[in-house]
Amino acid sequence: MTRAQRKLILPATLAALVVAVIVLAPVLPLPDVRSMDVPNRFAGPSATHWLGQDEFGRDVLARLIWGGRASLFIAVGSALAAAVIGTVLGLLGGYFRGLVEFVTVRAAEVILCLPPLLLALLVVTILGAGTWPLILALTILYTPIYARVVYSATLQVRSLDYVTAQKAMGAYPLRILATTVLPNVMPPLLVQISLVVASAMLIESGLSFLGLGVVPPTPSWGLMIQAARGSMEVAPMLLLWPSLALAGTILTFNFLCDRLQTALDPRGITAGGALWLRGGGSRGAVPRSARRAAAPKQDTLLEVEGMSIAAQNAGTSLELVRRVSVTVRRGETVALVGESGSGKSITGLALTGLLPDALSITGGDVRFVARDGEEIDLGALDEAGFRRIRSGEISMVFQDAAASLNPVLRIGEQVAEALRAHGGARGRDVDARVVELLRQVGLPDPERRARAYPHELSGGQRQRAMIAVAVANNPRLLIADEPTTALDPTIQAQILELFRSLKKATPDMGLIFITHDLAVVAEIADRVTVMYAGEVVEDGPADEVFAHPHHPYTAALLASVPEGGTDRLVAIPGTVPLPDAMPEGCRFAPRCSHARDVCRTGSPPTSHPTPERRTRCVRWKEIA
Ligand SMILES: Nc1ncnc2c1ncn2[C@@H]1O[C@H](COP(=O)(O)OP(=O)(O)OP(=O)(O)O)[C@@H](O)[C@H]1O
Repeated sequence: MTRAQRKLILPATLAALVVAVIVLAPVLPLPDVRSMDVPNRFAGPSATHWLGQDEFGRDVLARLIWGGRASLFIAVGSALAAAVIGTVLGLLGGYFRGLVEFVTVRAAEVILCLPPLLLALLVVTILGAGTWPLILALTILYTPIYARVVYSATLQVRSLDYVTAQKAMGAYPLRILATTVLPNVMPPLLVQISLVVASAMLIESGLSFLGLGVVPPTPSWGLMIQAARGSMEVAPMLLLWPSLALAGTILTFNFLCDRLQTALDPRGITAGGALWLRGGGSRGAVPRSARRAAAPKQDTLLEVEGMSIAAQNAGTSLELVRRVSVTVRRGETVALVGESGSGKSITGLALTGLLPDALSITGGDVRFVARDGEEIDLGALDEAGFRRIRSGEISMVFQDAAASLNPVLRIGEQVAEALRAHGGARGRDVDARVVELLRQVGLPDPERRARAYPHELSGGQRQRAMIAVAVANNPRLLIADEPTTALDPTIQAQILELFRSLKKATPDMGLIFITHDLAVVAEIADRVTVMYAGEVVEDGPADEVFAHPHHPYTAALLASVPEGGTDRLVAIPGTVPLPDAMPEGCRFAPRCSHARDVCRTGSPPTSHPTPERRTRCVRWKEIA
């Protein structure tokens, strides 16, 4: 048992005691709560009436326990009903945004404009006093509070890498909401439930106190406080007991939810833990509009021609990637290299339909040849279409495995998710395949690692697990975005070796390796595409480009790494220009020692020094 679980024992026992006493009221040897004994009104504690008698001589202890039934039933009932409705509204609004957000969260928020007690009074006045109208009133009152809490937690979670990674696996939105977003919004939700139970008990007591809640002679703590108020001078203890019961129960629930939050968060435990919801995925067809008869060049897997990506903001459009062309053939590894900000990542994201909301492909042709030989226009594909080809056809590995793996799901479960989402395996086959995949990516003791949470693995092991998720469905094209950058050099070498062995095991798989590290490119790539300031500046077979760069930027990059072969490292002066401040002419000209006037006017055309090579430098012959 973990520390967090041990800390749960005390509040859980207290809460269980409170609930047991209240629930078992009918079978406890208690006097009838309605039987009056007027001659003994306000009598103090005795052997038959442990807490004394009230203004009608009724037993205070019995009324306290029976009163708790009404209070607790109303409070817990309304808190849970509001939690379920509010959570659904918050999840949908936060995940889908736009119109869905308007009709869920924003609509619910209208209720918050009304003072809570007045709203409850209104509902109870319309429907009449009683337990059920009160539960309804409190549910209406608390639903928007949950919706807002879950909405803001969902907003935070939806933009995290592991949610994007789930999308990359081809998971459907409802599955992502259930298995990834919901478990992550659980902690604030539990805190909210404890607060709402407490607040609902207070409002129930308040309304009963006003005569609008539980109807006498049914006892409730609110009614007991109301009755005791009139006789405070004669019997002050009558006020104390229900007040203590109310405060004690509220504190017990707050205490329990607080500890529950810690105990259920897998990041705080090392064994056991919670797997909340699972679902099933299905295969479907890519829309007709995005399919074409196959006419690609032989063996071509992906052909990107003149793709542009722009950011739309408040009616303005800012071009981030301009007329990029990349080709990947079957079994080929293409490295996409360039300094930070050159547009490598968003190019990769565009190919998997994972561009952030504000960015979109604004031009060019992006064609991918699916397993069945049909050509898919990725530029025309909608989210549903991408979902069908992700993981099984195109898959992605992200730089930060710690952020890309779902922290609340065990490793094996995450690999299994990917397998199930694409119908790759079923039932017991899934477990066997998970272990096989974890073994394939070189995780030691894969059976045990399958049961571990991401935080229990080292950085390198997490990256291996992430790669296992990405290759679970044997994608035809794997896009790896700086998969070794966050790792130390020894582990980097091991992960590169893993990519090499994966390529050997699946010789037909194409690989786009996004990196800024030319040493890595030399290790792994067949071809290299060099990007600068959102454009491809040079492209060709890796060994030829390394031996004879035809663009000053490639040459400068090579000179700036120890593996470049120079004795002295040469830094490239200046920085990559920002998208809204691109220079006229060649974008590299302000940093280029070979630049002449001709470079500063008009965008340089693409030249082909050999059929296999491209460069965007007008002076490539002179500087070669
Ligand atoms: N969501 C966004 N909204 C607006 N601009 C963006 C967005 N994402 C990226 N950009 C811009 O697009 C350009 C290219 O970014 P990108 O992340 O593709 O570069 P990168 O070459 O992958 O760099 P790094 O190696 O640092 O990730 C940058 O100028 C960046 O500021």
